[in-house]
Amino acid sequence: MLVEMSTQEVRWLLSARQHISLLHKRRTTMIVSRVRLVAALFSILTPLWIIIDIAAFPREVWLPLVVGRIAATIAFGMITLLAIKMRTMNDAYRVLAMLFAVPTAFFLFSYQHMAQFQLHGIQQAFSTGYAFLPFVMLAGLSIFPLTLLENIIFISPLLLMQFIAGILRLPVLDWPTFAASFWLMLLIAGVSVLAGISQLAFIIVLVREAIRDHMTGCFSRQSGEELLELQFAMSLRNHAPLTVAFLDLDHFKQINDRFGHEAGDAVLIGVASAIQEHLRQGDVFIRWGGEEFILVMPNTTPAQASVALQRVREEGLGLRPDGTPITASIGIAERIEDSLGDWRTLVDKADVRMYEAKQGGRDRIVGPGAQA
Ligand SMILES: Nc1nc2c(ncn2[C@@H]2O[C@H](COP(=O)(O)OP(=O)(O)OP(=O)(O)O)[C@@H](O)[C@H]2O)c(=O)[nH]1
Repeated sequence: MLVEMSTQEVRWLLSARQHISLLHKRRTTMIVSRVRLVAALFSILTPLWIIIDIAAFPREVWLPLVVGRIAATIAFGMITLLAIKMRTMNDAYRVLAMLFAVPTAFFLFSYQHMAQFQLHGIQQAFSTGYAFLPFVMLAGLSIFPLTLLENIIFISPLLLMQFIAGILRLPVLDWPTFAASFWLMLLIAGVSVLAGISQLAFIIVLVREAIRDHMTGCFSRQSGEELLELQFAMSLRNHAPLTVAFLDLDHFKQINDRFGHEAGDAVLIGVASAIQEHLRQGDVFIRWGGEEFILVMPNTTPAQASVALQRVREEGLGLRPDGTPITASIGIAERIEDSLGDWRTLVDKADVRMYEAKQGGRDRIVGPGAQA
């Protein structure tokens, strides 16, 4: 899968800093739902372990353990409920950190507690088994689609905890045993990180499929709507203009009817590449549906957008199969000049003007001010 990824996508595997909003959304949903599942499962399993504690240990050993397990059960239950409302990536980090904090706290507490007793036979076996909790937690990390950096951030405290616990135990434990268990922990961490990253790679490929329109290579309607929302919010925050152009090809149906659907598809691909050639970096070109396209131009006034689109029209959108030029009717709207409060009304305004362009005779631009 790595071989099929672009350099940017490989960078997404390393750190979440440049992740696009659609990827954030997908990961948030996946992480939060898995946190809920694990927390719910542990809120059932943790109290069941109380039976084993009571059966295996004398009262002075099991009583504090049981109190700790009840506290952990309540914490897992709260995480399960809390995760229902989590929507953003920061929320996802928070619940994930909580999910790991609960067993970590329980481990530190039970480890200190058990160290006070000289246990033998089956009791010692259980006590040694409890020391494997950090290993289980590390393995559990593999079900979350995290980047390399996020994995390191989550794994480091666990490795550090194991390292310190090992150093403290050195007087009673020989160093080869300590080194071997630490080595095992590093191996589990490595496998977990690989598993988590390959899940992330899978999500990235799915997101890529959803982002692009297969035929034209433009942004798809779904990702386009998210980008519009983002650009609108940024334009609002920066008090910067945001222009949207709605393009509809003229008499496109005739191409399909006279020359077939494949010829129509070829025209759409040609138009998309002709327009994309002239775009500025930062402009977003979306296939809105059928033969309708939307061009989102941040930090651009309608006058500047008209000049750019006029240039595109002069260069040409390509030819119909009969050799006549392809033309488009274009409506332009701008957030500030048209006093529009959200991206949907901005698109609607551009759409209305595109219809005015159609009614005015097609092959023209209608903007907030003049016609071209
Ligand atoms: N080949 C092809 N045709 C498509 C695709 N999507 C939509 N269409 C066709 O695009 C045509 C759109 O036609 P209309 O909206 O009626 O308008 P028009 O013929 O372009 O005329 P005006 O917009 O009024 O200038 C329909 O015939 C659709 O079937 C596509 O992916 N490929």
